[in-house]
Amino acid sequence: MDQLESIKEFNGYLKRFTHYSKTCNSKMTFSIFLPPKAIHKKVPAIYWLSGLTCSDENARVKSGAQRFAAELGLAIIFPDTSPRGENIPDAKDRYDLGIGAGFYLNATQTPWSKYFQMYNYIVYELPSLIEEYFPILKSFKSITGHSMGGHGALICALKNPQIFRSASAFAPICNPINSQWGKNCFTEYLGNNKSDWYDYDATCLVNNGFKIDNILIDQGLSDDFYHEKQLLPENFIEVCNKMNQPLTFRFQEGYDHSYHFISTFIEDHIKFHASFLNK
Ligand SMILES: N[C@@H](CCC(=O)N[C@@H](CSC=O)C(=O)NCC(=O)O)C(=O)O
Repeated sequence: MDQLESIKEFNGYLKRFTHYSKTCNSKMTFSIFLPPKAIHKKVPAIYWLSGLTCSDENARVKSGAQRFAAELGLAIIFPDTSPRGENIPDAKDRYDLGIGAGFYLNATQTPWSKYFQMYNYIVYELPSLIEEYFPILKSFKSITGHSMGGHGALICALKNPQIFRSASAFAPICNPINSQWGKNCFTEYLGNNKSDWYDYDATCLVNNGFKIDNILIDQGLSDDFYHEKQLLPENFIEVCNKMNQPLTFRFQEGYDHSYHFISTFIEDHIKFHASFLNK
């Protein structure tokens, strides 16, 4: 692992690394915030999954999460949203496919499948690396994210309730198999067999009996992607009600899809996860 940066903030450290990922067959970059408490003892961790076009840098610069993580003694891991580099397949004319748009799934179709194994990377390879090299408690992790990353947080947690104590999301893509973003990308990454798509769709997973104890979601009501039906939160709410999946869902009047919305409510999300991680 190579360290690229170490920056002091809120009495803790924000660090950035690259490492070779066996899962994604390429170099990957991530950032990690270590709170001041981590100088003396191991701490729980929150994984933050970012949205389309993002890298590990967007949330660490714009979300404001580190101040609250420092206060509550939590680490935050900011992975990249896909492999990237000259040899990585991409769709240069599209922002919603390829580099920056890994959708947190394991691709099965060429040319993507050799590199785009983001589900296995986020759930298995990255946590195991983090827990080997940093003062992080093994069985105390939660997951959150934004938009495509909100979709990632929900599916990773629903499929692994024994790994993640809680999940939260900002404006997640709740039902990708019925949104244009999801349909385009799932066809490319997973092929035409729709039954292979259900495994990476939070609404389908809940409908099929997958469950976690604790979910918090915020959705702005002035979010263009919500109005364009890319996010489809109503489908998720309906299926959670039907299947008795506990869910705190908050529509927020006037907020858009941006990090202005995220930074307004990030304190609630960090405190939500702390209530399960600091038990
Ligand atoms: N047309 C835009 C689309 C990109 C965009 O809005 N990305 C969002 C996430 S959307 C769902 O995953 C984002 O987080 N952008 C980065 C940021 O820092 O705001 C475009 O390409 O500009």
